[in-house]
Amino acid sequence: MASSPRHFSAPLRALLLSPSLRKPPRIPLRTSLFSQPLMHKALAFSTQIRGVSGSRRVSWKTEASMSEAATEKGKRGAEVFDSEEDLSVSLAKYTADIADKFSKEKRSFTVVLSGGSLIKSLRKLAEPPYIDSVDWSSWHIFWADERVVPKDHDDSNYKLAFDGFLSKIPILPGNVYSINDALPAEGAADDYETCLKHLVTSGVISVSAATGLPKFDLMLLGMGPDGNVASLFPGHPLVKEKEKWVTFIKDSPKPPPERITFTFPVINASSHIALVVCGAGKAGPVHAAFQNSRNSSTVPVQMVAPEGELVWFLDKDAASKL
Ligand SMILES: O=C(O)[C@H](O)[C@@H](O)[C@H](O)[C@H](O)COP(=O)(O)O
Repeated sequence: MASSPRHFSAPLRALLLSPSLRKPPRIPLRTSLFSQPLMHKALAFSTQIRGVSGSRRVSWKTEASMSEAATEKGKRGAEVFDSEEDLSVSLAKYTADIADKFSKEKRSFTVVLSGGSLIKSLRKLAEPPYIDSVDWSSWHIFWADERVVPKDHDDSNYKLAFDGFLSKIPILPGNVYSINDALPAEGAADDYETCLKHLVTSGVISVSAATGLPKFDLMLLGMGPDGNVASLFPGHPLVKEKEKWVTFIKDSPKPPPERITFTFPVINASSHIALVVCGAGKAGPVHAAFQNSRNSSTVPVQMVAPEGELVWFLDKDAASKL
């Protein structure tokens, strides 16, 4: 069941029809999907509207305009869902499809998790059909950031992922790469980076031909209401870190204060990034990320520009200012 554009919310319709989209936007929106004549003429792109189990899903695939070198690299896309439930169904399929691609290509699939609400949105992967169809033996699991606490602590992203996801799938324990929780923040970051370098040398983790950095197959990132991704927070010097693969923070504005985190060069070397964002409280930075401007108020999420594909998974509340 396809709905027509008139059914879009006003802000989203405004986004679809806004003249600024004729200029190459920060995340350019040009599609190769079936065209809506009006939209096609007005916006040089079309959209695909699919009804998904009673909810409206708007998805448009994009090709980077290659015009703004600073931010445009691979493909860009956004999907807006009426509910987190619908989002979780789509995210599971997206993840399983990418995993299948890489498992077949290289017999390994490297996936990076975030903490926070992302893990809940992955729940459908641990259910049929995926629990039975995914080649879990090829999966290698990492964290984009981790709190420097014991792995059994309630603040641990490892514990969050284990309780909510890893304990429900037949993952090989040796393919789950958590931090050494006996080390302090700086040591844990260095140790995790050393682990990644060994896995690059052994061929488990691919390498970006452009940068020589680790090129993870899929990074599943959340975003905080301040626009943080991983443990890279607005105004913090770490967002500018260019040399390290993994660094540490001891003054995180989001508790707990001590964390390790991937840096943007590693995040942006990814083959695929899914940015999973739900809730009206995050609509501001989502709106900022879809703007052209990159000025001093840039929030971390605006710096996510992978070599490969970036797809936003948004519920309608998070997309409400678009
Ligand atoms: O360790 C962390 O805190 C997370 O990795 C962090 O990057 C999180 O993904 C965002 O802050 C969004 O968190 P919520 O989804 O819970 O809002």
